[in-house]
Amino acid sequence: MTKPLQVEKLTRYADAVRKFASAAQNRCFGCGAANEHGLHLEFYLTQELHAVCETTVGDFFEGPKGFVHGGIIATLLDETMSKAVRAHGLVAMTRHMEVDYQRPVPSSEEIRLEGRVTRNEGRKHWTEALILNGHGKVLAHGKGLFIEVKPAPDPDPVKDGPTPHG
Ligand SMILES: CCCCCCCC/C=C\CCCCCCCC(=O)SCCNC(=O)CCNC(=O)[C@H](O)C(C)(C)COP(=O)(O)OP(=O)(O)OC[C@H]1O[C@@H](n2cnc3c(N)ncnc32)[C@H](O)[C@@H]1OP(=O)(O)O
Repeated sequence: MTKPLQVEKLTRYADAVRKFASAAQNRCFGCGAANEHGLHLEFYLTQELHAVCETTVGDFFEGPKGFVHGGIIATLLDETMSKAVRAHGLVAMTRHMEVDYQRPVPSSEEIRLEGRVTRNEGRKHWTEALILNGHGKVLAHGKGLFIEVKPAPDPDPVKDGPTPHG
């Protein structure tokens, strides 16, 4: 994903995006409502099945003062790529990922996460994700390889009801 998606504020694109369903008992650190220590990321899907999230990371996840810790940045990218895979009805785990930390990611300011699947080969699904600031500048870029661990029980990730995880 060399360029950010052309989806502006999610609220202005209500017809173009669908909210990702998440079970109330989901304890995923990235997206689980039931994890009081988690990031509580809420994802939307574009018509092209790209995963998008607007969020603000609190200062309790800082590394450098005023900026998000690098491990949390990797988590944000991992979770975003995972959601892009899940958007295709696949249940997969991260096998490999790499991160380009291009600019510091501010804490306590809105950022935007975007992810998509770039290539598929059998159980292997290659992905990429971006973290952007409020002006659309790319701050971090991740690439990932996800491996399917079992068939997806539900091909529609936005349908109501429990999802396998995340
Ligand atoms: C089994 C228990 C499962 C329990 C849970 C199931 C429910 C899950 C529900 C929902 C998931 C969504 C949750 C999202 C959360 C956010 C995402 C995360 O943070 S996930 C956590 C971090 N990830 C891990 O902890 C993975 C640990 N790794 C593993 O468990 C295994 O390695 C696994 C299952 C991912 C793959 O193991 P293999 O034994 O099935 O497959 P191999 O042989 O290692 O690799 C598959 C293919 O990939 C190639 N490959 C491996 N590394 C590669 C690389 N760097 N580049 C290119 N190809 C590579 C290999 O050569 C192989 O290719 P060839 O099938 O032979 O064609």
